[in-house]
Amino acid sequence: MSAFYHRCRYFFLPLFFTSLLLAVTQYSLPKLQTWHSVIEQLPFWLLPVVMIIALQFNRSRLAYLALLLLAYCYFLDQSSSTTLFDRYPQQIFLAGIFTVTWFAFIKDRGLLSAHGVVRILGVLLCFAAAFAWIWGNTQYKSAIDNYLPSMITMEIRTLAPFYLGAMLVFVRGIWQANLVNTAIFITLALWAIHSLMPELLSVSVSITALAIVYILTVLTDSYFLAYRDELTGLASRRALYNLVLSLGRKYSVAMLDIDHFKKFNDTYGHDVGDQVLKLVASKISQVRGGGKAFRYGGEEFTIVFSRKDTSSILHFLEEVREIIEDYDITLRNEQRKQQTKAKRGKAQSQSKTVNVTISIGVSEHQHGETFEQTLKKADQALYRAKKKGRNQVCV
Ligand SMILES: Nc1nc2c(ncn2[C@@H]2O[C@H](COP(=O)(O)OP(=O)(O)OP(=O)(O)O)[C@@H](O)[C@H]2O)c(=O)[nH]1
Repeated sequence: MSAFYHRCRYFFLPLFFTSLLLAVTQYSLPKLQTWHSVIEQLPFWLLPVVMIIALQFNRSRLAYLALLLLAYCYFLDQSSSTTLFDRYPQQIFLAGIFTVTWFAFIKDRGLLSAHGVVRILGVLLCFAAAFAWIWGNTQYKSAIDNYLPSMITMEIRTLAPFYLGAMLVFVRGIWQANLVNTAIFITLALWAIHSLMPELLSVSVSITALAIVYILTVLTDSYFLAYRDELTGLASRRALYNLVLSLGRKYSVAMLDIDHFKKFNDTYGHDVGDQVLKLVASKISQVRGGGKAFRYGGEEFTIVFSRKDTSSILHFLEEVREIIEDYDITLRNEQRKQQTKAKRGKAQSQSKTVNVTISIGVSEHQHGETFEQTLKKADQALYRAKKKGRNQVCV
């Protein structure tokens, strides 16, 4: 999976769908008066569900955010605390920004573990920092005004942590594109919209939307975890056996194995081996002829061609084998990062190009055969390809 495709899938797509969800809700809400009271109550029902699901799947940051949002909704609902929010709107806003930004950079480590105590202290610290920031800016206003250019107004200074936080969380979301980071960025965006432009987005709509985003994030993430191979991004063996359930009588299976990979690992190290596995996997996933690629395990891959006989797919497998054989893999110099620019040119000329090959065994499903039997035949064909000298396709 290319980096751009990865970022679109995990960052821009969820962002787009959340905006769409909000736009549709905001647009249709005035027409659906009866839904108003339901939507107002929804955060109180959805956020506890988010917490349970997030904890079940070890997504404690989302569980914490759901808990904080629930507390926020609860206090908003109490008329006695409304005055608190009215009195300290900037502080509450900044405390939320500090908390969400901090959450973007920590790991999921359980809710009730020792880390839980640190999280609670951290949230309290975020509140203290927000109050301190506003207090400092008000208390030393004239001194700061003298020191900074006049264009940096009090308002800009007050919102500075928000600009910085938004930038950090955005970069984090793009750099390390995954659904949880995107959900955290969406939280920051909605919190800012809700606090700075309350007339644009009501609190119950934004928090309901967030709760839906959290639930979808946790469920989709867990699906990927179960059915995607983390290293290569290919579908996993579990996904292969899921596909088997929907296969008809006619299909072909190919088993692919990188040649002499142990030697490759021993020569260049396991990390380089991992990079090569990723590259080989990306080439295998581009197989034509309707083949669906899976990482079977280790350096073994499987391709399933539904509704195809062996003779019609050999050409496509041969094509994959050739693409991998001809692909020059450049091994970067390990010390490159620490080198000065001048030295890098020299290092570039030292960087090495290597090639790997794969062997492929193919078999076609026969009447009365189980998938495992067809797979075993493909494995035996792979063994023959290895015996015959590797880097070839055997039926
Ligand atoms: N880097 C890396 N290596 C892996 C991974 N999974 C399996 N391997 C290595 O793949 C190698 C497989 O070696 P073998 O099964 O002995 O076969 P081979 O060296 O590829 O030789 P032939 O298959 O006979 O051509 C082992 O050294 C494993 O450690 C992985 O995820 N990353």
